[in-house]
Amino acid sequence: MKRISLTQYLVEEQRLHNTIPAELRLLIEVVARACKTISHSVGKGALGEVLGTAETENVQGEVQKKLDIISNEILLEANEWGGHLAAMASEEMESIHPIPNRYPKGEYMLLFDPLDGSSNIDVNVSIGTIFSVLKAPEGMGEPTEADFMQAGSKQVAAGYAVYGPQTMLVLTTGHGVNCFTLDREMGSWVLTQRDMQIPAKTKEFAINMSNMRHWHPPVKRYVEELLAGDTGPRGTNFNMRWIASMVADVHRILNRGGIFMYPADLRDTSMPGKLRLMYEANPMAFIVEQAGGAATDGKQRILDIEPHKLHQRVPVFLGSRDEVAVVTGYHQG
Ligand SMILES: O=P(O)(O)OC[C@H]1O[C@](O)(COP(=O)(O)O)[C@@H](O)[C@@H]1O
Ligand SMILES: [Mg+2]
Ligand SMILES: [Mg+2]
Repeated sequence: MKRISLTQYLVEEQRLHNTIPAELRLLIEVVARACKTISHSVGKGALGEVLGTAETENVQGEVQKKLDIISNEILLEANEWGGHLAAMASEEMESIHPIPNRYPKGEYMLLFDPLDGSSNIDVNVSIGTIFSVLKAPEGMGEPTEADFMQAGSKQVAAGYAVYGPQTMLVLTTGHGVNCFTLDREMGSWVLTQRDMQIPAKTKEFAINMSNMRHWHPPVKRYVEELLAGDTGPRGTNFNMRWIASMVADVHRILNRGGIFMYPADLRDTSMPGKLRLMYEANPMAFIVEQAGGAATDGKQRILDIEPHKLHQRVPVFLGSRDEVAVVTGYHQG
């Protein structure tokens, strides 16, 4: 097999589609390098003293794990001096992080969930990093939160790294989705899957069933019909998987199809769902659509949502497009 590195792939893409100018390529390479560093930390586990809880809470009121903080710092540090960014924003930081004046600035803005699936860190189950790249608005002065308030359809790149049995990087720049596997001996990302496609049909769903009693009627109806199997209205049996790391659940869906759901529920109406639009829903929706799948909040396409705050949460239904259409349809009636 001819080995194609991440850099070779990005250069080739620029030649073919003219969508990855050198600045963006360098930015993606820096993010990929940071993910490699995070992967090393994750892999050390107890030996690197990276497991367990820190003494702090993040802006969402969630207790931070040591690896949440370590990963956030790795991404900040790697990207600060590259010269490609105007500002960054992270799930783990209350406000945006403009590039300090001592460094050169660029025209992109980077958003990330530095460590996704935090509840799985200490039990050695797959976790990941999710990132999204936006263009800084034309003529932008000192960056503010308002500059980040762009719909997901404006993303110029999005991706995730999954730290599992293998470390992989899945990337889209708007021309399909490709997957790179980290060659741990060589330290390089090697293209291992081109043009990933999510089958339109599936018999596998992913949802945290323990919340069922709190769901709104459309979600309840949809899942009850799946659970009814071949004796119910769907006339077929469905299987369920829930890893509790969005990255790992989405990675499975990219490989063999499925529908992933994290709905809003009746418990706290001020919190529309758990997942964050800017760091989780938007980048994953971009990737899923680029792989032929669909992503909605039950009512509209996630990529069309106009954000109003950095840490905004949204309901998420994504994956195989026929199933996303069914559950989205149940929300219309
Ligand atoms: O614990 P629950 O309610 O099943 O939630 C699991 C979901 O929460 C998340 O872990 C949220 O991500 P963080 O770990 O980045 O907070 C998703 O990855 C996952 O899908
Ligand atoms: Mg997350
Ligand atoms: Mg996180």
